[in-house]
Amino acid sequence: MTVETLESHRCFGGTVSICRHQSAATGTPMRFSIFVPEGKGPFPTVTFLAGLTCTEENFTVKAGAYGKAAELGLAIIAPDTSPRGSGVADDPAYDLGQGAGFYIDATEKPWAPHFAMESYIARDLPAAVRDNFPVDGKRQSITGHSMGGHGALTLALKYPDHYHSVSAFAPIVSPTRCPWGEKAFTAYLGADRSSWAAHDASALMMSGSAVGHFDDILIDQGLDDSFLEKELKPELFEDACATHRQKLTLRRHAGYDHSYYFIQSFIGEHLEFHARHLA
Ligand SMILES: N[C@@H](CCC(=O)N[C@@H](CSC=O)C(=O)NCC(=O)O)C(=O)O
Repeated sequence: MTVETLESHRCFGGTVSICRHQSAATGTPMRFSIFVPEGKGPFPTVTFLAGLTCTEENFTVKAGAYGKAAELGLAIIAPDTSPRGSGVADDPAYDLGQGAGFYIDATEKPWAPHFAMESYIARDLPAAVRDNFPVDGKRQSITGHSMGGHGALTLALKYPDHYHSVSAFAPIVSPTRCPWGEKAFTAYLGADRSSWAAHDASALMMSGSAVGHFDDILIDQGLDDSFLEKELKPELFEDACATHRQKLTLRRHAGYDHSYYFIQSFIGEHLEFHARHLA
């Protein structure tokens, strides 16, 4: 699979590249960033899924992750959050359409032709990275923030064999029970809620998906996060994990908000968590 490198920067002895490639899943060009440490590899990978309004750039420039990734010998992949372009459906709201792909495959018009972010992240992106960078495709972990935290948790529970470990920062843990998720799922999957639970981390966990596969799941949540009560509701995932005795390390941090300052503060510990599982 051909990948075009648009930018390349030396960073902590390794390289950060901004790349573009054609995705069969979305039928569009897609962009991602990748940090590759110094050395020959093959390196294990951690994929970071970003939240609403983000591109591949937010994590790359704001998370401060690459010093720790270099130290741990991890490659970090940060994809865009949706397909984009003039021929791609969109909505003026920040929480639907381009920049808000929700990491699912849409079944409804006008979204279905291009909004296939689940297939993109699970299939096309790892293949493109494997074919073009010195990574070990058998050693992958996944994390994400907010909408991307929902993406990380649901992809890990749907495709446990793809990932050694999963973590999240302030994730939407039950999109079927919050305004952001209900709006997106109504648009992408239709008003019939019967198909929604398959894309809800708490419902997946409650149904026993992947129970026993991950020895621990790490979630960090700020207590000054303005989206905490209405959109994020970590207690729903906590209850589902407790039901199946799935170990969950859910850390609630006084004073932290929803921003990348929060992510910056804990990304090092998430990378250490993933490095232990990828060793
Ligand atoms: N109204 C805000 C909401 C957008 C926002 O807060 N986006 C977060 C993710 S929220 C859940 O997925 C984000 O990561 N923003 C980018 C950043 O660099 O901080 C708005 O429109 O800004």
